[in-house]
Order: sequence, then C-alpha cells, then structure tokens
Amino acid sequence: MAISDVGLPGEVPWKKMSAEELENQYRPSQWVVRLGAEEALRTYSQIGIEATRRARATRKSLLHVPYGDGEGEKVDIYFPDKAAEALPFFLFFHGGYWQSGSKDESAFMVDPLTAQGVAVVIVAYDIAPKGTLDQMVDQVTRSVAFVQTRYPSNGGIYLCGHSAGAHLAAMMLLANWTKHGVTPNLKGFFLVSGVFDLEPIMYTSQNIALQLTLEDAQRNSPQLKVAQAQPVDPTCRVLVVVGQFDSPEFHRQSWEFYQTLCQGEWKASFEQLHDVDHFEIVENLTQKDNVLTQVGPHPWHPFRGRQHGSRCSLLDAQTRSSRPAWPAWRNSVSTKNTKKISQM
Ligand SMILES: Nc1ccccc1C(=O)C[C@H](N)C(=O)O
Repeated sequence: MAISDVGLPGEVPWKKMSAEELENQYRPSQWVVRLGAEEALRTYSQIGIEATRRARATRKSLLHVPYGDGEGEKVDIYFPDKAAEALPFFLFFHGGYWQSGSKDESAFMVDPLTAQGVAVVIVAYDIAPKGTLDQMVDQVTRSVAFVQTRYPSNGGIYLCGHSAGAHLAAMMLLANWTKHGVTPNLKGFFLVSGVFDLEPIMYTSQNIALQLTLEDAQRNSPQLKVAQAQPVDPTCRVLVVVGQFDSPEFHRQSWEFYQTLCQGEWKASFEQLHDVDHFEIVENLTQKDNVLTQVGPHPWHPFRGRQHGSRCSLLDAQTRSSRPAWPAWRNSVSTKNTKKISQM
C-alpha cells in the first residue's frame, strides 16, 4: 500500500512513495556502494570503537562526566596536549536513529581535532526505547549548557551531529537558553547527513522503537521551525553536509533544511561531499588529512575560507537553481542500488 493511499496529501515526494520505497530511502546502509549493508554498519561501528579506544589511550580526558542526574547523562571530554586560554569546544552527537549508538564508540574526530588545539566532547543521551525524542532533545540541550557552565571562558562551542545526531544538533538552533540559565557561546553547527523533518520516519520501521505521533514528529522537526528562530550570535555559522551516496530522501532533507535556514537569519552553507556514503562521511573524520578535520584561524575548518552566508543572501536565487543534480550519480553506482531504485 502506498503512503498516499492512506489519505495523506501528496505535496512532498515521500508521500507518494510506497511503504517499501520509503523504508529503503530511510535505511542509509542500503545505499552504501563500497560494501554490503551489514558490513557497512559493522565497519562503522568497528572504526568508532577503535577511534574511541585510541582517544582514551592517548589523549588527556575526563570520561563519563555527568551533565545531569540521569544514568545516561554523561559526556567524555578529550583535551589537546597544550593548555590554551580560550579553548574551543567541539561537541559530537552520534547517530543511529535515536535508538542505537553510544558515546563509547563515537570518538571519531578526537585525534585530528585535539592535535590541533580543540577540546572534543562526545555526548551520551538516552536512546529509545528508554528515552523519548523530547527527552533526548532536553538532554542534549543540558549537555551544551553544561559545557558552557563548566568552561565559561571557552573559545567557542561548535556542535556537530551525524544522522539522528544532526537532528539533535539542529534542535539546538531552536533552544530556549534562558530556561537553562546560561547562553552557550555557540559559534558553529555542523550537520552531517541529518534528518530535519521527522514526519516520514513515522511511516518506517524506525518508529517501532520511537513511537512518534504526528505531534511528536512536528514538535521535534527543526525544518518546520528554524526559519522563525533567531541566532543568539549573528556570526554563528551552520554547515549542512550530505554524502554523495546518501539516499535521495537524505539529500532532499539536507537541501530543504539549508534552504529554510537561508529564509531565516542564519549564515548557512551547504556541501555535498563527493564520493562518500552515510558512514564514510564520519569514518573519515578520524583522518588528519580529511577536508573536514583541518583547523585554521577559525577554530574549525569547515567554516573557514568559504563564502559563508553570501550564498544564502546575494546569490540565493542562483544557489537554489544550482542544487546538486542528484541523483545523477545513480547511473554510476553499483547495479545493486540501481536495481533497487528501478524496482521502486
Ligand atoms: N548504526 C547507525 C549509525 C549511524 C547512523 C545510522 C545508523 C543506522 O543503523 C541506520 C539504519 N539502521 C541503517 O541500516 O542504515
């Protein structure tokens, strides 16, 4: 049965998809070209575990630091060797559809970033079914407030999330900091292969654990709210990144979120990273020579040397019409994926 058969209006592409197609679009491992789906998930987890083992063995760290009273409300903080006065803090929220993953296997970028003078904080939150989406958003908000309170003279707080973690990071664009008694020194958001409109997730198997109602999905969809939200710091930048081999729905989610940021007052940029899939995009953050792990005059490179904001304002119309022509790459990927698409 097509989703559109259950009486939903068909104005967005996903509402016209069959349940099977929608399921496939929201299964990133199915779009991995270099490996089979299972192997891609296994490799991702192995690289995360190894990076975490290495980070804990080689970097100065504070592990399992509580940011709240809940059992799951802990962060791991990794420091650069050299002490600095205004240390930039980079917070990472892991992915896994709000129901898998942990901070203990997500210290991907610790090595390259601490080596360049950035403190890295890997945040744990209560995944489903223990935690609800609202609780996870609240936990992540408190983890950010915690870092600001503990390190008030920080040289900027940068939030990075992957997949479901990119959603949680994006929700911080909407946070009401006065409620938390502290305004974090937010300088940048780095949203990697995220989901920003949660409604389609309701119609996939991911919702078995999440149990999202339409109200839950809408309340927790930054896509619906971010145009109205105000940046606390007008210099704060938002980079929306998606992998070339992410699914068309993931491309659409990132692109539409970027466009919506531009309609508001956000300084946003959009990048499609060439030749990487949903998992490689994060695995590559373990590497010192990766484009995303270069720290420059600004604490973190992805925001350096690009025309941030300008693409959103002056060149906006041009950017809109020059959206990356996905899924042009379909033609060049393995027959495995091509077949799936044609079968849809
Ligand atoms: N383990 C992850 C870690 C990060 C991001 C996504 C996942 C997923 O497992 C997504 C989904 N279950 C998939 O099979 O693609």
